[in-house]
Amino acid sequence: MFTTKLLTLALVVQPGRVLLGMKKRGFGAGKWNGFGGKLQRGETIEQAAKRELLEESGLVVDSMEKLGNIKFEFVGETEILDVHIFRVDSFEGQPTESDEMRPQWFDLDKIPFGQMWADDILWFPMMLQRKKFLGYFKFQGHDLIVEHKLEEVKEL
Ligand SMILES: Nc1nc(NC2CC2)cc(N2CCOCC2)n1
Repeated sequence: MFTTKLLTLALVVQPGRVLLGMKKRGFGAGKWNGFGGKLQRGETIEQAAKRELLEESGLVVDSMEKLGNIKFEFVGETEILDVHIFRVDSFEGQPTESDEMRPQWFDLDKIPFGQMWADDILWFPMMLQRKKFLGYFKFQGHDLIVEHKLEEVKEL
């Protein structure tokens, strides 16, 4: 019996660079990632993605597109993480450190994949090319991918 946890992930992209945050505590602490987290009661996935970006980076979304959905399973655990991935191309504000995240811009040829979740290097290129994608990853612990599927789709 599996349960599913809905999560959001927003990547802020400008020409030649992407904004990542160093996660300071909790799940994924010590890794660079986009900005996101859980839905609150009564929130749509899009509303949650915008709220989490604002809370974690200080940025207000002007335009955002849904590009990906990846389900993550961990060997021996019964909770599936259902992560909805958005690309933000326009925003207001300046990236600001929060309790959760320390934001930093990275040139697209210097993305620190070695300090990110192991799946990122596989789907980031699709996100950067604005391709829509569906994925499934099975992790053993937090570092080893034992199985995965990743496909481009026309519609999410
Ligand atoms: N980039 C990325 N890769 C993930 N891989 C799975 C943990 C193995 C999860 C994740 N997030 C989950 C937590 O909420 C933010 C996004 N974000």
